[in-house]
This record gives sequence, structure tokens and C-alpha cells, in this order.
Amino acid sequence: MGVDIRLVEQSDEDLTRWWRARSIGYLSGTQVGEQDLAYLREAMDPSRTWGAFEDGRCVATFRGFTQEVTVPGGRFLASAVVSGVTVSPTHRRRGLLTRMIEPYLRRAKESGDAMSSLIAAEYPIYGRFGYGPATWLTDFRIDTLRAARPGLPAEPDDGGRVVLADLERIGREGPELHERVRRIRHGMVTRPPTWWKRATGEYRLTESVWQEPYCALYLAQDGTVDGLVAYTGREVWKNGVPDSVLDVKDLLAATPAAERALWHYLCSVDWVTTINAPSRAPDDLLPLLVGDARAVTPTACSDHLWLRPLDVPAMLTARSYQAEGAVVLDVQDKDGLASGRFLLEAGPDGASCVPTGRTPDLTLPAAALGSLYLGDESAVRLAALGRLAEERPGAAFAADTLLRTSRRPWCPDIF
Ligand SMILES: CC(=O)SCCNC(=O)CCNC(=O)[C@H](O)C(C)(C)COP(=O)(O)OP(=O)(O)OC[C@H]1O[C@@H](n2cnc3c(N)ncnc32)[C@H](O)[C@@H]1OP(=O)(O)O
Repeated sequence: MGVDIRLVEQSDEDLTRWWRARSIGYLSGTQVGEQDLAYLREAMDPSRTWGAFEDGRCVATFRGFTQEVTVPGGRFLASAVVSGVTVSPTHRRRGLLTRMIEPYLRRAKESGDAMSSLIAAEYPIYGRFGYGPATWLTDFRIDTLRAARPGLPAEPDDGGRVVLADLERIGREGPELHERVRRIRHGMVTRPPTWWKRATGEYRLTESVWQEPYCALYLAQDGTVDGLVAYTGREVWKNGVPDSVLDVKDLLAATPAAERALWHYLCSVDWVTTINAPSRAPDDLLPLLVGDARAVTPTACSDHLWLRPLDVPAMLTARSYQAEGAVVLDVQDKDGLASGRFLLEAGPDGASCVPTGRTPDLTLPAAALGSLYLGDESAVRLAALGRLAEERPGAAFAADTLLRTSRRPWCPDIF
């Protein structure tokens, strides 16, 4: 009997088989609890969640849904997410991922999604399907004793204040703050209600150990919630001296004042000598917000959000441009979803992008356009790597002038 790929049903039996297969693929156990099923029912889009079944057993999983990605300029663009992809070790490298992702991308294009987004478990998996890395993350470690030299303000000196908040308040105020923050930072994605329910402990899945975080809010002088931090602590003593560690789970700030105040707050917590701050933007303000920038060490840097173009004109007209210019892009896509030659004419007042018969300036695969789209990657760099071709000398430099952004995109979330 062959492997049957079909939509997952809402029954306990089907969901349990699907979740167990996913847990086997992610090496996160085999137990499926009530909370897992309740979460899955709320989080999944039944019209986009697939399983591969053989002899009544689920051997591969694939979860699609739509999210909004903030593009340069602050608009939200609908994107078809690829998530929860697993193939059982007994069925790997027989084309099951390919059989699930290719029709999904065709359907996403037909239903009007401009692009597809995912977080790649391993770098080599998704390039062949037209995805390119579009945002990066940096993990920082703060040596708080050094960071505090020559002294950080104990309290915000701008009229604002930092207050502790319980998870109930975070669940109430967090989503609205996140909506404000994602408008001003391209690369961020929608946080659905299930994201907040997991962050506040309402859903506790069997795959992860729940530790209730401490939370604080930054209130501006007029009482507006402009910032949020969630962190856990580990009490450590060495030779009678406190040497404790904080692990930052989430830090959102709608203003630079909130950002500064929350980092200063964390650096001033008594007993703490080390703060781990993962999943920050590579150009995070953090190192320059403390007394000694070398107290903040980048400990890891990795690709994060990957994008796959589906509708090039929709993507390129949705975002903003800091400079005026025009470029002809010849996009090559072996799957035919994004291919075409397009004239992009753009400037601070808007952009048009239309099919053209003109000679191209750049010839590039869809994956390279995915990497360039949010302004993080450089066309000059991709040309040097042989990942795009300059058909006119200087065309890559000109494209960078148009496409790159003054701040780097940032997507802190895992979805
Ligand atoms: C967005 C997300 O959900 S990311 C999570 C991805 N999941 C995981 O990493 C969990 C563990 N891994 C797995 O479950 C599987 O190995 C998967 C899902 C990564 C791949 O599934 P498979 O069904 O084996 O992939 P499939 O057979 O369709 O492979 C297609 C091609 O990609 C290649 N490929 C697949 N996985 C990998 C990998 N991890 N590294 C390098 N190449 C890979 C295959 O070799 C094949 O290449 P070919 O066409 O040149 O022969």
C-alpha cells in the first residue's frame, strides 16, 4: 500500500497520530496530551494541515497557515507559512517533503499569497524549493558587572517607569504592544492568540518544560505601555558570592526610551552577573545602551526567516524604498511560480513593478530575491558569490541603493 497524503481531520484520533509523528520528527517525545490537542485544534488551519499516512500510521506532517510579515515601510504582507514539517526516519529521502510542499506552494499562489515564509530547521533543506534567508538573529550574552560601568541609571530618567506585571496583564497588554511594534520593525510576523497563550502558560505542551517567567512593563510618562520584558532566573552562588543568570524570553519596545529602560532594568537586577539575550536583531541597540559595549558578546548568529517569492509585483510594490531608482529583474524559478522579467520603478513616494521586455539589469533565482526582499542581503554580495548575475556593470550596486534598509529586518519569533 502506498503513502496517502491528505488533509488532517479534526478527530482526536487523526490529530493524535499527526502530533505524535511530528514529535518523533522533532525528537520531542511521543506523548500527546489534552493540552497538545486543544492547542493544535486552535492553532491549525484545517484547510492547510497535511499528513502522509501509511497503514493507518502518520509518517509525515506539514502545517500551513497564513501570517502577515511586516515589509519595509510598515505594511503587512500575507505569506503562506510552512511549519511543522517532519518525515519519519523510516520514510526519509523518498520525496515526501517534496510531495507536500510543491502542491502547497502552487495552491498558495493560486489563492493570492504573495510569498511563503518559514524557519528552516537546517540550512540546506529549503533553497531547492525557492526560499532564501531574509533575516538573521544574534544571541547576546551580557556581563552585567561590566555593562553597568560606569553606572546605569537605576530608574528611567525620562519620566517613564518599569513595573512588574503578572501573566494575566501580559496576556492583556502584550498583544496590543506587539501590534504597535510590528508596524515599526520590518521582518516581524503576526503573533496569533495561541502564541500568547503559550507564552503566558495557558497552553503547556508536553514537548517543552514550562517555567513561569518574571515580567515587567515599561510605562511612558502618560502611562502608555511602550515596552515588555519576560525573563527567567537561575540562582547561582560561587564562593559565597551571587553569580546568578537571567534568560530573556521576550523583549519588545515601541520606543527607544522603552528599549533603554528595559535593558537597564535587567542589568540592575541584584545577584545577576550574566544575562542571556537570544534572538535579537543583529543591529540591536543593546551593546550601545550599556556603559561598556564590550560587555555584550554576540554568542551566536544564524539565519532565521526564509522567504520564497510567489508574486513578484505584489511583493515589490508592497514595500517602501528609501531612494529613487529603477531596475529590471529577470527572476528565474524552476517551479515557474515567480518567474518573469519585471521593471521595478521605485522611490520614497511609492513603487510600480510590471512585466517588461527590456534587457535585464540582474538575473537571479527566486531564492535570491527572497533574501534581498526585506533589505538585509546585498545584491553586490550575492553577485560576488555567483548567486545572481549582473547583466550591466554596476547593476548590483544600484539595486542595493534601492532595496537595502537603514535598520536590519528582525523576526524574533519561532512559528
Ligand atoms: C519549516 C519547518 O518545519 S523546518 C523542519 C524540518 N524538519 C526537520 O528538520 C525534522 C527532521 N527531518 C525530517 O523530518 C526530514 O528529513 C525532512 C522533512 C527535512 C526532509 O524530508 P524528506 O521527505 O526526506 O525530503 P525529500 O525526500 O522530499 O527531499 C527532497 C530533496 O531535499 C534533500 N534534503 C531533504 N532533507 C535534507 C536535509 N536535512 N539536508 C540536506 N538535504 C536535504 C533531499 O536529499 C532531496 O534532494 P534531491 O532532490 O537532490 O534528491
